[in-house]
Amino acid sequence: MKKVYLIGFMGSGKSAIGKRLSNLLNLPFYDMDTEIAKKTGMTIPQIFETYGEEKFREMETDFLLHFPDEYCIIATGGGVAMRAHNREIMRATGLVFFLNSTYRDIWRRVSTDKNRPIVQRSTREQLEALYHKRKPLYLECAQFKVETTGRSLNEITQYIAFQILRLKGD
Ligand SMILES: Nc1ncnc2c1ncn2[C@@H]1O[C@H](COP(=O)(O)OP(=O)(O)O)[C@@H](O)[C@H]1O
Ligand SMILES: O=C(O)C1=C[C@@H](OP(=O)(O)O)[C@@H](O)[C@H](O)C1
Ligand SMILES: [Mg+2]
Repeated sequence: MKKVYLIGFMGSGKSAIGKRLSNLLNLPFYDMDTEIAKKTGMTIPQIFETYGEEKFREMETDFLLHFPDEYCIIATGGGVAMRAHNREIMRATGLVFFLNSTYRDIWRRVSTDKNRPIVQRSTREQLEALYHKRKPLYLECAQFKVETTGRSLNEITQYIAFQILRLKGD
């Protein structure tokens, strides 16, 4: 059984869609940020502040490496697909869906959020530069590019569910 990974920039809907997909397909759901927060007993901003970003990135790889072989939905954090090793693990163990959103939508959704340390430390322009830097790596990693602009969470969820069911058993 393969896992389903949702990748994409912060605010592209990975967590919200992952939860909906899990309900629709009756599959377990894991949000990497939530799992890492649970394991450490700290929030994501606290982890960044206490241990630094590099240590957080190690925790992400550790999660991917040691996660049981289970058919489930995994919402990654926006930085997970930046490491070649992480991309290899995801491609080898599952189906990878890239949620593509415009930067305009992203900024509207995340700019006031206090729980994303990278947003907190960035200007609008800096975050946009990161968005453009990351996009080719999401594209490189994913088997599916999902356009999210102008689509509701439910529409996107149904589209991904359709693709998963179509490929089940491959
Ligand atoms: N296509 C969409 N339509 C409406 N709201 C969305 C859409 N995608 C994401 N959102 C909203 O944007 C916010 C950020 O989404 P989230 O799932 O936390 O993103 P991610 O996990 O990719 O960072 C949430 O409030 C979510 O409901
Ligand atoms: O893009 C990133 O580097 C990050 C994205 C966040 O997850 P979301 O993509 O769910 O916001 C979270 O992992 C952390 O704040 C770092
Ligand atoms: Mg998320």
